[in-house]
Amino acid sequence: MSLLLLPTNLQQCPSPSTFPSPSSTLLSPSPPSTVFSVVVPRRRCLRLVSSCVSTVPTSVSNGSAPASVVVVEREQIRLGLPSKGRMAADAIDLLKDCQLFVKQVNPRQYVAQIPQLPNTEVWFQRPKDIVRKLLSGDLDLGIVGLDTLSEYGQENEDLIIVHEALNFGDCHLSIAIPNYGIFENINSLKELAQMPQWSEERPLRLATGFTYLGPKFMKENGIKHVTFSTADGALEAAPAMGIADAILDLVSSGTTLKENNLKEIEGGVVLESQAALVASRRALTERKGALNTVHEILERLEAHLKADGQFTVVANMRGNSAEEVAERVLSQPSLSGLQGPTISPVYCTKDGKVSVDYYAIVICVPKKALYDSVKQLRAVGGSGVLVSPLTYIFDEDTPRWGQLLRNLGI
Ligand SMILES: Nc1ncnc2c1ncn2[C@@H]1O[C@H](COP(=O)(O)OP(=O)(O)OP(=O)(O)O)[C@@H](O)[C@H]1O
Ligand SMILES: O=P(O)(O)OC[C@H]1O[C@H](OP(=O)(O)OP(=O)(O)O)[C@H](O)[C@@H]1O
Ligand SMILES: [Mg+2]
Repeated sequence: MSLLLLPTNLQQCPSPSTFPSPSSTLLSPSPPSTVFSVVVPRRRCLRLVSSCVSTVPTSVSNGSAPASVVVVEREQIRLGLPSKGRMAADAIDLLKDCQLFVKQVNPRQYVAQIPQLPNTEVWFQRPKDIVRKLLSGDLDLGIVGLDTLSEYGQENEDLIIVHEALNFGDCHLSIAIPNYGIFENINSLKELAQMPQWSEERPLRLATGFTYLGPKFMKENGIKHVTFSTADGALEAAPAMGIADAILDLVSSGTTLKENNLKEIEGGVVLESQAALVASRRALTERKGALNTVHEILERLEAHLKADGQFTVVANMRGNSAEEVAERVLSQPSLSGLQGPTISPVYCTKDGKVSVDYYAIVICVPKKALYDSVKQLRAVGGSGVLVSPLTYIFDEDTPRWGQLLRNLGI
C-alpha cells in the first residue's frame, strides 16, 4: 500500500513522537481529537508531516510505550476500567460478581477503590487510553476489548492477556459492503477484491476506526487497491453518504448493518472480540504486589466464570449401593460432572431401623446441557431433580495462572 492516513486538521496533528517510522504505512494509534481523516498519497503525506512538526511547539505523548519505560515507584497497583460506553457497567458488574466491589462515589470521579483489594486503585479511562496507559506504565492492569487491545497495543510484547474471555463485550471486527448496486452479488472478500472497479487510480475506499488492523488485514490478504478513511462513530453511514465503498467496524447483533443496508462477507472477519483482563509485563515482573493482585483477581474471575456456565443438579436414585448407582449415572454422557458424580446415601427409618434405599447424586452440568442431563437422569431412574445456580468453582489452581507464570518466565 502506498497511501497514508492523515488527520485533516493539522492544528491537532500529533507530536513527532507519535508518528511511525518513515517506512511505516500508517498513523496509528489514531491521533488525538481527530474528527476525520483523509487519504493522501505518501509523498504528500510526508510533506504534511514535516509542516505539522514545525507548527506544533510542544511534545504530546499519547501514552504509547517509549523504548525504555522505567517503572515509577508507587504504593498502589492500578487497574484501568472503561470509564464509559458499553463496557463500563459490565466490567463493574463482573467484578461485583467476583465479590470485588468498586466503590465509586460519583460517576464523574475517575479514581475508585476496591475494599477487598486494599493495595489496588481503579482508574476509569476510555478503553483505548487503558491500552495506551498500560504501555506507558501509568496503569498495571486493565479490562478492555480484544479489539481495542489489538488496535492500540499493536502486538507490543509488554502487553499480556491474563484472561481472554471475560464473557461480555462480545463482538467481531468485520468488513461490510452495501447489499445493493454493484455489490449486490458480491459475497466474499475474494469477490470484493476481484471486482474490476478497483484500480490504482480508483481504489476500494474503506472507512474504519481501526487504522492499524484494517490496513494490516488488507495487506495480509493481498488486497492492493484500497485506501482508508476514518471516523469516530456511525461508520455505517459512510457508504450511503458516498464517502466509502465499504466499512470495517465492530458487529454484534448485526442490527446496525442491516438498518443501513450493509452486509458482511465471507472471509471478511478480522477478529473476534470480547472483554479481556490485560496486564503490563513490566508491572507484573517489577512492581511489588502486582503479581499477587493479579493472582487474586484471576482466581476470583476464573471461579466465577467457570461457575457461571454451570448448574448444580441434585437428584435421588433408588439403588443397592453407591457403586451401582455410580455405574448407572456414569453410563450417561452428560452426567459425569466436573470430576465425577458425588453420590451419598439417603438415610431413612423403616420399621424402627435405619436403612438406605436411595442415593443422592450431585453433579455440575453445563447450562446448555441441562435439559439433556435431566432426561438422562430420569432414564437411569433419577427422581426429584433439583437445579440451582452455581456461584463459584475454585479449582486447585487456575490453568491461566500457570500460563501467565510461564509467559513471564517465572
Ligand atoms: N456492538 C457491540 N456489541 C458488543 N460489544 C461492543 C460493541 N461495540 C463495541 N463493543 C465493545 O465495547 C468496546 C467499547 O466500545 P465503545 O463504543 O463503548 O467505546 P469506543 O467506541 O471504543 O470509544 P468511544 O466511543 O469512547 O470513542 C469496544 O472496543 C468493543 O470491545
Ligand atoms: O451489530 P450491532 O449490535 O448493531 O452493533 C454494532 C454497532 O455497535 C458499535 O457502535 P456503538 O453503538 O458503540 O456506537 P459508536 O459508533 O458511537 O461507537 C459498532 O461501532 C457498530 O456501529
Ligand atoms: Mg463505540
